[in-house]
Amino acid sequence: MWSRRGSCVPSPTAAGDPRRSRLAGKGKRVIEALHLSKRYGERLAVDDLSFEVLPGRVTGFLGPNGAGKSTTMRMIVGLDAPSDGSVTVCGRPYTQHGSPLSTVGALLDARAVHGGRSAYDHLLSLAHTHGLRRGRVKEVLELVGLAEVSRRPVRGFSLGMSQRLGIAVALLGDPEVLLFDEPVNGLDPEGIVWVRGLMRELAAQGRTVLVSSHLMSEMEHTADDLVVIGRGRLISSCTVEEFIERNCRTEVRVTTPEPARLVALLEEHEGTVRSEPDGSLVVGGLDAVRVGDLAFDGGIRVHQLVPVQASLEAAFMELTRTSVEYQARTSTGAPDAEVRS
Ligand SMILES: Nc1ncnc2c1ncn2[C@@H]1O[C@H](COP(=O)(O)OP(=O)(O)OP(=O)(O)O)[C@@H](O)[C@H]1O
Repeated sequence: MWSRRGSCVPSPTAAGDPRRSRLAGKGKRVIEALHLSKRYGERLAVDDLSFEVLPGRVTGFLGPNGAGKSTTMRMIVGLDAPSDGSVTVCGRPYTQHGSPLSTVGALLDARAVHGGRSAYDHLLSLAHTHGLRRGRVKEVLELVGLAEVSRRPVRGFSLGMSQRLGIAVALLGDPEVLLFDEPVNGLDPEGIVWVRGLMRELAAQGRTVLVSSHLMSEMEHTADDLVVIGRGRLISSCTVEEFIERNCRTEVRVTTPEPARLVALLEEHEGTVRSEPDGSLVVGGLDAVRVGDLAFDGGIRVHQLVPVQASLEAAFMELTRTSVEYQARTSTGAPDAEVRS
């Protein structure tokens, strides 16, 4: 178990219940952005962004490519200065913390390591300059699964190995607050599962975990809270449950040997219906009981009637559709949001 030093965050037990922690969150927020903006010349990369990140939780920081996630994270750790507004960690700007590496650990750019150095030497030099004990280097190398290759030059590392080294750097100072910018980039499926588990474990220890991604599917099973941005602006800030409640429509999948009659009947009663390639109908605007009752009253046989929830990914894409900066075109010429894997 890692040590818990002088802390600005409540104990893991106090942070346990999601609703309580959100309600009790006032005054306990660890990262707080207030009207944060960043301008690069003509380009407003972050635009009047306000949000908070709570302890003992994984907060997914989501947005399409170019939404301003990395810029925001750089401002949190003082690598970029806000053009306007402010962002604090435990009530102070990051740069005003005495031992920043022990307060906030960040994986921002996994490739930002001198290629000729070994992972061990890289971590050891960071440990020296930040007054951390030597034994911690071995601990984090083992934790991220790089112990066996730790003496090899980093230039031979794959992207996935570099990501693991970046995570080791973030964990080195045993910080209470962790920022991970797209941590699963380049990781194989086993690595992705490992990162998800690590995030959950760090949050369960009471730490504050902010992790960015442009894919909702990445966050669906990892995050407790979501901060969604598009074109630098806040789109949504809520728990995952609230996001589902607000944005994921429930539809009804129905199969019938008389689809034309059922479509006409449902549309008559304000339902929206689309036909799926497998012959089933997906009905919006009416719940399963109403669809069943209407079919029964109309004398239409129904073979299957299942409520289905639109996926989180679909809701996220719908919500950020107008904020997607880079659009690819499908072969039919229809614009299609670019999804980078
Ligand atoms: N140093 C810079 N100079 C000029 N423009 C920049 C700079 N850094 C970022 N930008 C611009 O700011 C916008 C936000 O970029 P940022 O990298 O923060 O987005 P992101 O959400 O992290 O995107 P991605 O998911 O693609 O990494 C983009 O339009 C980007 O081109």
